[in-house]
Amino acid sequence: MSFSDLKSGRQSKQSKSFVESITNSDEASSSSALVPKITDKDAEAAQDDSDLYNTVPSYLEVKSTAERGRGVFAKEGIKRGSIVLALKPHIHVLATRNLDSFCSACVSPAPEAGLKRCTRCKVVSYCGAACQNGDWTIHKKECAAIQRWAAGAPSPDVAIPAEPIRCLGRVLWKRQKEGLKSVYSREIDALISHRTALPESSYEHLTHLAHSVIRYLGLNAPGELGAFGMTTAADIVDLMSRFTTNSITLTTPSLTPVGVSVSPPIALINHSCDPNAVVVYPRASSTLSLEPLMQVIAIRDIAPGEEVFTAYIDTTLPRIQRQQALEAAYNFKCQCSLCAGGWNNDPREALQCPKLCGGLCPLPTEEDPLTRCIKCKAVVSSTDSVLDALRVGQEALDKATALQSQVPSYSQIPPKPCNSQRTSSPSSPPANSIPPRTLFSPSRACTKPCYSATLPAHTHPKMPLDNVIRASSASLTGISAILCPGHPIRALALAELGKLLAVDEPAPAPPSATMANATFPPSGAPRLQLARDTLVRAHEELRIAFGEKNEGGEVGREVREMLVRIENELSAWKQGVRNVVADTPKVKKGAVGK
Ligand SMILES: C[S@@+](CC[C@H](N)C(=O)[O-])C[C@H]1O[C@@H](n2cnc3c(N)ncnc32)[C@H](O)[C@@H]1O
Repeated sequence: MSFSDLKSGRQSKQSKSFVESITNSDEASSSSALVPKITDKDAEAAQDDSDLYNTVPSYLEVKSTAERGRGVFAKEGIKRGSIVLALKPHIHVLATRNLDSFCSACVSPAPEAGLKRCTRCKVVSYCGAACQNGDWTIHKKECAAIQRWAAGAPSPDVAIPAEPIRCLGRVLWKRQKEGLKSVYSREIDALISHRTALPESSYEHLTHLAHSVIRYLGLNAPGELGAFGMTTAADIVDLMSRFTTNSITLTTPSLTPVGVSVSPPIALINHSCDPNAVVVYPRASSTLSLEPLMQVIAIRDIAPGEEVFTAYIDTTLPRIQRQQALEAAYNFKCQCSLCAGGWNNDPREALQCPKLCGGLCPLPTEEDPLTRCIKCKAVVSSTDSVLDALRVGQEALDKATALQSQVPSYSQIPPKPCNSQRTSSPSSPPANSIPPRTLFSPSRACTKPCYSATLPAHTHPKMPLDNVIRASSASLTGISAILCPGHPIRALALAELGKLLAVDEPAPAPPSATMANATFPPSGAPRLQLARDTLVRAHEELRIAFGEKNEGGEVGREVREMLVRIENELSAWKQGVRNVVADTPKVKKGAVGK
């Protein structure tokens, strides 16, 4: 289980063990244990926070608003494609499934020679000695904890503590190292927590998770948490709530989620479903030694005085689903320009006019299947098939989302009580979780098949290349109607389509191909030209999405190299045509028929 499971409430299965164990202890006798108390420590920290967030540059300011709490505002105009903030996260960890594929320190993918695994814990791997040495101050504690955890695991498949447990372990060791009054610790303490608003159904699981963290730290009882500036398991639940609200998905430069990260200054940025900025990890050539570097990039021009907004959820979802997700995970009702005030001709919830007049028809529903174009009033006749398609689409999306966040059975670690008198229930829920913000499920669901199709067509097991190109193009059309130019998902969708068009063509389509198949995608030189044009557009948008200064990040650089190759191929082809034309003997006037 991951932080995203906590955010989405997937953790709230039944558990008896820890609630019982806590109820029996002095530290908590009811759910009131989860209600924060203002302690002297909090009051002290609240008095002096003037030295926090000094990594926020001078062209930004942190201000409080009545509706959204603290937020980040531009003091000067910021052009789209500019880096608003670039910070190394306070903490980042890989999801368990990615521990063998990425360096745990810099998050680069495994090199050809493979990663170097820590010889002691055999769980964490690095791309080289520099990363391993740099990580050792924290990993030495983690290493012992992972070994201790594995030694107590009832079977090998539950021997690795999951992402939230490893994440909180790292935070707490770093707190200890930096000091409880350090800026580092106080920035973590100042993260907003929604513990008081947690649904009761989640108390048991969170308490259980807190006890797993205590066990991971090698403590025998919550009372030993003093060294970390905490006094009870409820303090850990509070920390988890802060992380649930403020963690952000750690992704590759092409937006594949690989783990979770937390940066308190970046966590100050509020949400909009129509954001003017995005959080990405572009891996520019100039930032490689600082990786993983979280970057907030402006995807629209931001005026002086304007608030910077990112999106916490998948903004391609319809309004109701977005609002449900935000309320469940972040405890607020979104009033952004897209959410406030009705349907608003939002293409997320519309069909094209059946007469293609350019107008939109609101999506039909089971209750209200009749829909017509708002411009020419043409009625959509095939509402049954539209409803079917919506159902099938939703099912596919649910499956893709489940697969994306699927965690193998090792997350089902049975709780081991801190106090040996307590026993765990065999029906305990997963002991691990914390959810980062996800950015992109539907669009990724659409584009996922295309990634595998970047293989030459003959090696693709199921779909002929041209069908994949058509699917990718259809997905791009939908994405482009919803997301602004320079949005990273849109830029990546363009890059994928361009790459697919550039793959060597399979044998020409048989003459029986339908007209639609015959016209798109084109063949031969026009296809290569289309690949070039698409990649040029992709490159422009990647430079916005992942930053001009980053040259569009790793994907931008890859696309640029591809463009150079295609330009060379195209000019060789044009030269070839010129040569053929030049070599063709001219037919003299009047020679025909003689
Ligand atoms: C990552 S924090 C953002 C910083 C936060 N405003 C603070 O004061 O620390 C996320 C929380 O901010 C608030 N928030 C963010 N965007 C909001 C919005 N558009 N409307 C209302 N509240 C919002 C919610 O309480 C949410 O759980």
